[in-house]
Amino acid sequence: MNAQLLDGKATAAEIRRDLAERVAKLSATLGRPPGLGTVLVGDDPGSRAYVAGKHRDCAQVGIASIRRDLPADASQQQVEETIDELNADPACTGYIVQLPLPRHLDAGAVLERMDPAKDADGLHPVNLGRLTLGVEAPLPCTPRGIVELLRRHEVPLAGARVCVIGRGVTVGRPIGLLLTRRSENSTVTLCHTGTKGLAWHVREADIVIAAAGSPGLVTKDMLRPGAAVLDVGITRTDQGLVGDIHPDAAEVAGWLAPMPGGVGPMTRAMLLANVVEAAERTVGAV
Ligand SMILES: Nc1nc(=O)c2c([nH]1)NC[C@@H]1CN(c3ccc(C(=O)N[C@@H](CCC(=O)O)C(=O)O)cc3)C=[N+]21
Repeated sequence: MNAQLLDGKATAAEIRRDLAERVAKLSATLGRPPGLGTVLVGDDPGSRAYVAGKHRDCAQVGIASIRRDLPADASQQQVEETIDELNADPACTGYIVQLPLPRHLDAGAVLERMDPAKDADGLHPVNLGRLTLGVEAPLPCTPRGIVELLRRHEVPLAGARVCVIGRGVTVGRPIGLLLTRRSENSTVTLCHTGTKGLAWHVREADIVIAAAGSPGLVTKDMLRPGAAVLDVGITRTDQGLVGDIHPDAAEVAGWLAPMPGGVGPMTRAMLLANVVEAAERTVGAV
């Protein structure tokens, strides 16, 4: 079997082109472009690179960038003041707090202080609650990107058995909430480090979403032939970035979202989509 590529890079580029048109209209209506803010605390090279990438994406679609970089030893109060500023700034349509925050900070308190209407990540407790209740809210970017990637490649979702590996707040926990909506109608199993018989769960699945951060965790012998396999793991090693899916998996998978070039670019595109939608809500266009 030669897996069909779930090409996140190309799909994200397509989405950015559509968004650029909506941004142009919004900019005319609003008298200024929508703005994405980022709050980065500290100088982790990975986090810096992600934030830089988000601002490049913004420039490409015509969204204004608002950057707030704070030192690694910033106090809780300093970070919360930055949040208050962005909440009050009319040029900032939506923003994100780059995670993880340094350990001395209370990330939960920072997220709760955000204006839920400006939560571009969909990770504010109010918005995660709305997602659980099925009320409209900005959706978490990576889960939204995964659903969009599967839909645009016509991977069957209705009745599909999905195995998610990893219970993180940004991917593993919320993805099940999206895929089990009536509009998707999948059946989701959430596996984690306490799961007994992981290989059995993976083998049952039509769709495998690996978001554990465990390099090469999913090997070809674990997979149902023809399954859609999405690599959401990123581990930085001396040999570069390594995903959760072993490269051999491409031999048995029916579809493959590789890392890099799969879900990562979709995550970034969905962040832009959340900002555009937040701006459209402010002018009553949605
Ligand atoms: N508040 C917050 N929101 C996030 O969305 C968030 C976060 N914090 N903290 C860190 C994770 C990680 N994340 C990625 C997004 C895109 C790529 C991406 O585009 N990856 C490229 C490769 C990038 C590279 O070379 O490093 C790809 O897969 O092709 C990766 C990782 C968002 N995160």
